[in-house]
Amino acid sequence: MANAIPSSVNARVGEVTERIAVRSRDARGRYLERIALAAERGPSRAKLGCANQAHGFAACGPSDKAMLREGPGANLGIVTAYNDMLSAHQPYETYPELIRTAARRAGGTAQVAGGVPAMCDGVTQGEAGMELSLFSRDVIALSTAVALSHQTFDAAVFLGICDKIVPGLIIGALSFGHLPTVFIPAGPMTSGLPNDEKAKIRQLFAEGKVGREALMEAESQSYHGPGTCTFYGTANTNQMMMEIMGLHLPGASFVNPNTPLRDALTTAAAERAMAMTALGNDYVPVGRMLDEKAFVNGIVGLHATGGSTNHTLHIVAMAAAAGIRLTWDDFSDLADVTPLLCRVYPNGKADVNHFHAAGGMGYVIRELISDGKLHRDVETVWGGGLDAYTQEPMLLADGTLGWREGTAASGDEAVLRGAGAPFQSTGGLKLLAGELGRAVIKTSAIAPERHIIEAPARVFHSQEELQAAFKAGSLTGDFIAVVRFQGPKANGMPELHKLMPPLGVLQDRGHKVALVTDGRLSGASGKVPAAIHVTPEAADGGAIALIRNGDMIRLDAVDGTLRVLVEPEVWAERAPAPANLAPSHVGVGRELFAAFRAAVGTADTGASIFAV
Ligand SMILES: O=C(O)[C@H](O)[C@@H](O)[C@H](O)[C@H](O)COP(=O)(O)O
Ligand code: SF4
Repeated sequence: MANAIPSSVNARVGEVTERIAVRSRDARGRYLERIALAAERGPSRAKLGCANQAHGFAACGPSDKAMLREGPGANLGIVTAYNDMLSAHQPYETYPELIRTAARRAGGTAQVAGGVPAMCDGVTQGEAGMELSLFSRDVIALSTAVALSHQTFDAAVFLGICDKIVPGLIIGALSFGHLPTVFIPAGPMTSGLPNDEKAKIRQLFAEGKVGREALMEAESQSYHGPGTCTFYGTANTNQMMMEIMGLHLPGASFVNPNTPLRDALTTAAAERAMAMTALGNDYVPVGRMLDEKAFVNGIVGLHATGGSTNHTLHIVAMAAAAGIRLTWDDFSDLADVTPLLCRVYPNGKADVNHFHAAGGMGYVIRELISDGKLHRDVETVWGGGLDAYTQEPMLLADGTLGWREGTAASGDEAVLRGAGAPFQSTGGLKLLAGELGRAVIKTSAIAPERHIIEAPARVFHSQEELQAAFKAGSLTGDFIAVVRFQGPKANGMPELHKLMPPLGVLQDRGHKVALVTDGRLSGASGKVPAAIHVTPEAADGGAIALIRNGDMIRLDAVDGTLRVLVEPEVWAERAPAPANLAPSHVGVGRELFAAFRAAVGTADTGASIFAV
């Protein structure tokens, strides 16, 4: 950790930060030595042989070729997750040329170092492909390393937004932590059918009250154009994190795509990357920049905005790549002192465009700094500490990019509140513990009267089994659905977001329902109390495999417990239920991921295939 913690920082935030630094000292020390050594070698391009270098610029135009062959200018590596499948990534198709132009104007060059795969969790939700989703994060990290392994770059810019893509890019980038790194967002699609309206139509469809035509119309009005989906799920939580951790330009996250301001921000991001290389005087390697304070700022931002539960996995895995050891206790202890400042779907009716218009990231950062909950003395791509991130970008009269101080007052108290009068005094996520081990629950999306649920277990070994029981009308009364063998080793830890409509229907009919699973949920999941990421998972000897239909379970998000109310001597005699996982290990490419299922770690260590 670069420097001492000022007294203006909240005591708990300071204490958690310090204990992370102590816990991580050896691993972080080894990591910093590694990137310092990599930096010493200077711009790697100069160290490559002639043939190696010639291959790298063979296809360039004459001016880029001359620059790369002789010029002193920096070469920017672009790692892109462009594809047409993700509405959020489709705008990236045109970004490389914008970035090349900016790099040339800055006296250097830019090349697409490589592409990384990007899965749209919306397309695979509820389908077999979702069982590759979490693993795709680590595939993206591996692909990032392949791209940057050409070692002809002095800095890197990353084009990635959605769920597993930003975490995977960060993990890969940190293997090249000696390089300055800037993340370039593309922004949210404009607002369509409100997310809560969409969710209502889904429940009506689940009940057979509307047909597929009405459902398709609602979905198409909701997801209607280029840009990130407008709910506050994992993708938009990624944008929040990139900004609060200083990897975006200030205020860049939620400007809509295909606008002059968005293009100006993309150009400015490339210019910043060119200015931060070791060839100049403002060298900021990403591996040094992402220190304990930066990750604590990311976790505080997660809690303050009611961000995605997936980040209890991703932030742990990202930090490990920088030699920083995070635990779920760090998340839990920071949640206790972080006010919830945002109500954005699924935590409310607003979407991210409303959030941005009400004051957005600049307001959130201003409020959390003034409340002592963020570290200001951090490095950022903008240069200097976090104070600059209370600003927002704008186009000046001459069309150039400028920045102004963001609003000091929320533009909509129903969406965004100050730290002095938050929606709740603690963060949006809570850790649970009990006989099943540990789990995560997003409290910010659940009505207070549903924070404690005690009901008999109904056990399922797949989301399809639960959906079939719902269709057959056999899900009656109060129950806690235990959907197990959905952990990383079992089947890649899919999101079980398709269970929300049927469980939501039963909840709206007045039943007390909840979900307990070793799988995940979407960041867009809300409303139904869900204890997820149960660790250890069923396929790894976890006690969740001992539960039987009818066992009384108590999920208590107030005192942070997940209890199985079975006599201890009966519980001790239980044998784990068997499960046939073979159908999940073949088809849609899953047969290629056996090594991932064998190597993947536990949810509370980031569910990563990389050694922690
Ligand atoms: O973690 C997340 O935020 C989700 O994976 C998100 O990326 C996914 O796209 C939604 O699940 C789609 O939402 P619907 O399935 O409700 O359209
Ligand atoms: S937010 Fe989800 S559904 Fe939307 S583009 Fe990204 S991955 Fe796909």
